[in-house]
Amino acid sequence: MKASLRLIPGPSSESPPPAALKILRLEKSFSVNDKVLTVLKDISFTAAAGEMICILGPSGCGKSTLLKILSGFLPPDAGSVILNGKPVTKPGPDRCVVFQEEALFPWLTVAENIAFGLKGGFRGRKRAREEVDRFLELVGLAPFRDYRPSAISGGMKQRVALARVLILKPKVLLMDEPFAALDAQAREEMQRLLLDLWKTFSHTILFVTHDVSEAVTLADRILVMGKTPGCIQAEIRVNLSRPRRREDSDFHHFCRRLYERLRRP
Ligand SMILES: Nc1ncnc2c1ncn2[C@@H]1O[C@H](COP(=O)(O)OP(=O)(O)OP(=O)(O)O)[C@@H](O)[C@H]1O
Repeated sequence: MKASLRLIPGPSSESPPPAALKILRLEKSFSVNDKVLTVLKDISFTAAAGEMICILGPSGCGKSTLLKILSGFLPPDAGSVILNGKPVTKPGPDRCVVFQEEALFPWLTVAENIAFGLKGGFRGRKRAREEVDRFLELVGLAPFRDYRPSAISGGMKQRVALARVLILKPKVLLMDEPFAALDAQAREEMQRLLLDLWKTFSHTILFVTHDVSEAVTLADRILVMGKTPGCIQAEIRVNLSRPRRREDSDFHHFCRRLYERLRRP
């Protein structure tokens, strides 16, 4: 059976309004074998509420480190992260991370994986079941609710990972190359699904990718990072209407601009 995308119902009344992020002069170094490695230097940018930002850069430029700081799992050495006017100092339910490795619990079913974060804090089992059903429907996995992760494809696992964080109603989604391990077709399907969900929920999204065409497909704005130490070298607004088509010349124009920017030292 193949997972199919469904018409996406509107947000529930509980969906929080999206949040604006302000990142000010972040710095981060690590000590490795008595040497100090400066990974991020003077990173500043803003994300408007509901904006989709892609962060593009070479391997090792500090993209994942940046997302860890934004999620509150890693403290910066200097600088600050401000979410809707308040400093971020620790992880919180207003920011959720989706990783490349979907890290589902193998002993739980698809539905139980999606429900996992709700346990304890949710008002009653019936309500939780309804919410899980709704999110299963949203990501096109309703027929697979009782399957275990070992019995579904990589793309379907990433749908579960997405539903599992969306059900927590975050304001900001931090996505660390979430589709990088998927084949081209599954990847495009996931990009379409993400855009549909974003249209519905209007999260503020920071999406890390190596892939130039993925960035042009998704982003309102692309931040191009340079390496050693990681810094923002360019900011490109993608003013193409959606849905974007890879075969359009405007799409190619943006890809070319990005390749040129990435090739520059
Ligand atoms: N906890 C750590 N201790 C020491 N060095 C670290 C630590 N975390 C990351 N680094 C180093 O920081 C640099 C940036 O790593 P990071 O994973 O943020 O880069 P990236 O741009 O996400 O790379 P990739 O695209 O390959 O995933 C690398 O040189 C990495 O080895």
